[in-house]
Amino acid sequence: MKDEQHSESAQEHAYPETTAGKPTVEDNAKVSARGANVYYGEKQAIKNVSLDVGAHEVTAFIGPSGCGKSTFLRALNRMNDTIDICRVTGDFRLDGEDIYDRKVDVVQLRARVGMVFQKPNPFPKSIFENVAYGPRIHGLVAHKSELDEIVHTSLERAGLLGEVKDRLDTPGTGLSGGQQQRLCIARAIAVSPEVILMDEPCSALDPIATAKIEELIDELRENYTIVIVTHSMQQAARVSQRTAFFHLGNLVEMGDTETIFTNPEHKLTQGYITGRFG
Ligand SMILES: Nc1ncnc2c1ncn2[C@@H]1O[C@H](COP(=O)(O)OP(=O)(O)OP(=O)(O)O)[C@@H](O)[C@H]1O
Repeated sequence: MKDEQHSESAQEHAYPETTAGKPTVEDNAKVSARGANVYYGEKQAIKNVSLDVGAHEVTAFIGPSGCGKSTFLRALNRMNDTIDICRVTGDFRLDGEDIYDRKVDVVQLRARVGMVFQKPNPFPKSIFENVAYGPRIHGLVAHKSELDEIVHTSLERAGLLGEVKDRLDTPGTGLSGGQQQRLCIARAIAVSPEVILMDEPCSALDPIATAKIEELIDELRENYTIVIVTHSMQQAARVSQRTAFFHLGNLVEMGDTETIFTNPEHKLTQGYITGRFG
């Protein structure tokens, strides 16, 4: 049912003329949405949104509370499928392939498009097992030595190896909040994702832990495409190359981050970035 609604509406919706700025990219789109709508029951949370996420860029989603940032983010790896009353229509593509095609294996999709949540949520297992779990269930390794290699590389890339290499068999939940979030990033990296979705990844962290994650996001962009939802405009300005401003389910404006923060086109964007509302 969802698939039929999805493809039907992909044809119905043209590109919205109302989005200011430059919501699409020329030639390096990793993820594309066209005419995207998301409903919770009768309520429409995302309204005819079309945008591209450029490869090896950090794209920030900003906007006032309840504007639909997380809803749109979750539509990109079909996390909304897990919410019964949620219905998604429109065209969503990863490297040109239809994310909502009925042939898509959602587990594989979520390995390609990983997610890091607001609150660090390590499994109640050792640090090693937290990172090893994904590669094991996805059958990515044949030998223990390969698994060791993946765990070490992922922890290294997540900037955590130095702090934990002598205690890999201790519980992940025993780490500090910032370390736990880097462990969750290592866990996402371990299954070789192409895109990492981050839903307010620093909101539970202190400024020092936040600075570490922000540095890490910048480093990760070399190997991954990143989309981050953030309440902090300073954070969006620091970490992203492109920014999308949502308001009441609409994509009001999107463009390169510097333009959005210094010279936005739309009055609503100007009002939000200058703190007049939100
Ligand atoms: N599971 C759900 N069931 C029903 N409505 C929902 C659900 N999740 C979100 N909504 C509604 O959809 C709208 C968009 O919510 P969403 O969480 O995507 O916004 P947001 O911009 O990420 O907000 P915040 O910044 O506060 O996290 C809101 O009106 C919210 O109440």
